[in-house]
Amino acid sequence: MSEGKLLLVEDDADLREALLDTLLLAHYECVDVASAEDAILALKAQTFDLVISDVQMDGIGGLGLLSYLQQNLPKLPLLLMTAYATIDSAVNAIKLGAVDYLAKPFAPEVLLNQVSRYLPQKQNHDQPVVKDEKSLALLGLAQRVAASDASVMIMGPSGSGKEVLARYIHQNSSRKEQPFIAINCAAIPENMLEATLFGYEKGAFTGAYQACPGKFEQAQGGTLLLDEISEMELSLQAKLLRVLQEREVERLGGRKTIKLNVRVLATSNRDLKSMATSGEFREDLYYRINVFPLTWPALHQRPADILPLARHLMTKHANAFNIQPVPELDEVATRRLLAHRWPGNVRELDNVIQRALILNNGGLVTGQDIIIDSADVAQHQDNGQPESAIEVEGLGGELQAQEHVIILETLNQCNGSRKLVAEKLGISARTLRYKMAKMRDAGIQLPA
Ligand SMILES: Nc1ncnc2c1ncn2[C@@H]1O[C@H](COP(=O)(O)OP(=O)(O)OP(=O)(O)O)[C@@H](O)[C@H]1O
Repeated sequence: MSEGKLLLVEDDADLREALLDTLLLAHYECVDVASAEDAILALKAQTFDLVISDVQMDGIGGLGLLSYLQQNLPKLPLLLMTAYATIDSAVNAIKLGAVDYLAKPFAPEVLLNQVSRYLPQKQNHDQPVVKDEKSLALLGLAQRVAASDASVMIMGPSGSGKEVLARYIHQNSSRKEQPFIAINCAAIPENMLEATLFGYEKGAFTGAYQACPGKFEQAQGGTLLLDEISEMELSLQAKLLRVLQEREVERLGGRKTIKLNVRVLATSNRDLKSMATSGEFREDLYYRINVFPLTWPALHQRPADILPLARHLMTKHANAFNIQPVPELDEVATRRLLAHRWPGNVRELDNVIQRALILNNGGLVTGQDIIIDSADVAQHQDNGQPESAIEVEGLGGELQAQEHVIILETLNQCNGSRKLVAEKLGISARTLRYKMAKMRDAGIQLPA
């Protein structure tokens, strides 16, 4: 799920690329431009949740962009990046309306922390849509657990709705007026996770020019979701356990302890219990967070959810694309949705519905609008439909398709052993898992 849409304005191409990688890895949708003038063009064409801009650039520069925003989009937050020597001008810019500044050079975690602080919280999160008896029972249980202050472990395959359930628990708890802060432990590079969680004081490490509160502090009074907790390294797990036991946190490089009043929820799409048994996950931490386990079945195991979810997603995206009236599904389309196994679960269904809306020419959504895998795309083209189907399927383009083929071939050669595949491809097991999850989301069947 995209965490928000950012506009990045930086004239140094190398730095821009590095910043872009950091932001994309953390699940932000990001448009990057090299000047304030290009930023204004982008702002006229698209809507953003936050702008991050260098101060010194040719042309009107970051301060010119600030004055454009003040006049035209006063609610859009602007985060400035500036060389250490020109901090005075950044401080002045804050007086003029910028929300904050980052002193260059800064570490990636500094960027991510600042972004998460100033990105407006999205209000239109999905309420869980459920119809199947299994899901109704799960939701009923979640509602009862929400009323307690217990830690909850939400399990289920990738894309099944774990984050949706976590927000539901928060919304149904006495903490609902307080912040809900989510952190994806798999998306944040290992060396940044600790600072992001616990915060840091000025000077704690190179590039830490300002003190920054961590996610625990940001969630004070509310709920903290540790998404994909299984991806946290053992050494950090030990530190997390201490924070949970003591109910207090110490920022990196700090000496002050900060008392915490935070409810912790966690998600995992891996079997944490067996990871705890095999020593990959700390057993004591497992028991600490697993006070109340909740598990989403895979989507194909709760078939009565498929159509209500499809209609909900259709309405959601039709509204976003300004398509009225919301198209209905015809009988063949309905059958196709019910017959598929949905290895990527609700996220895959979401992608399929978005494609269907793009392909639909008005009126009922037909079986031909339901593009589930690449064979469907070819068929769709043979039928003289618009070429956009290929672009939609292409998503990440040629390069990504090749990467998928290489991963599939290597999985075959290694008889499905993830460990061997990661070694052979020269990537970490964690990166491989991340890539495979993305492939599943795109509807690619992978060996179990
Ligand atoms: N029951 C549901 N009702 C409405 N929308 C849902 C439901 N379940 C999932 N979704 C939608 O499907 C997408 C994936 O859901 P979510 O991010 O909660 O899954 P996840 O299990 O946390 O995924 P991952 O394992 O990749 O972190 C989101 O866009 C979410 O809004």
